[in-house]
Amino acid sequence: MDLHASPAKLEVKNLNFYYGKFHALRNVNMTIPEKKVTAFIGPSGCGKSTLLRTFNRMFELYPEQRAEGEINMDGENLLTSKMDISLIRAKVGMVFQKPTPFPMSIYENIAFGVRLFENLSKGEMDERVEWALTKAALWEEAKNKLNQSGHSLSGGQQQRLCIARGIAIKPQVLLLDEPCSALDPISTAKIEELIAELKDDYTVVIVTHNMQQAARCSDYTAYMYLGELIEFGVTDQVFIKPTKKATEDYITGRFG
Ligand SMILES: Nc1ncnc2c1ncn2[C@@H]1O[C@H](COP(=O)(O)OP(=O)(O)OP(=O)(O)O)[C@@H](O)[C@H]1O
Repeated sequence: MDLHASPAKLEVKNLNFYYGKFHALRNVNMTIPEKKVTAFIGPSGCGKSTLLRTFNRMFELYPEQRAEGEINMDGENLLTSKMDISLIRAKVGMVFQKPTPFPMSIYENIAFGVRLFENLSKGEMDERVEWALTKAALWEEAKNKLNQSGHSLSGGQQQRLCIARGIAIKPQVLLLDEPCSALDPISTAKIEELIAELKDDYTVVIVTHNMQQAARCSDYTAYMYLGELIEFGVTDQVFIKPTKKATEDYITGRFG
């Protein structure tokens, strides 16, 4: 397997990002392969979350933040696209570090987003909710309490609910920003299994601090440092035989 064996889903070209005057991403070029899991690793503050958040223009919520360059998906630059921003975010979904269920029932947490984009009958919506919860490995635990608040679930269950919510609208790309950082090892293992299954249908990009997690659940790994993409390749190669000394120092724990 090599980086070019799979078709590209996102093509990042000459991407620069600024928080006001601070230059947080420096000329990043990379291709995110379709229906694979790509992990971003690197020391705290290197720009992993910033890069992830450019993929669905999450930064636009903050006026002093600005991206330059291209992020092409299906031939269109998402950074300059005239497509409705909520449609971009439906195509490129995101799950955050801390579980963020909406203050509504488990069922509604999922149905709410689907309703924005599709006009389903009650029966179809029931099916969609079951499908998403099953995919997110939460159906068995949630099926008898769909009308209870999303907040009544445990932290790990809440995060799986957020993943179910993310996939229910059938995005093409799913961005996961340290999705397991607030979770215990059992919930983490469930989410890692889930990530492995999700790539049958979705392109997944995950930011993680946990190098074992990157090694376990990604096909490709990008190592970043101080806003630059230092190395990007097949996960096994990046971990076993990195081409750059900086990557080797980081993954062997000599740095970071
Ligand atoms: N809202 C902000 N305003 C100004 N600077 C920011 C902002 N958010 C992040 N930064 C800076 O941008 C750089 C990249 O931050 P980012 O959060 O992308 O790093 P990260 O690799 O995801 O870090 P971590 O692993 O600690 O989450 C850091 O130097 C950070 O201080």
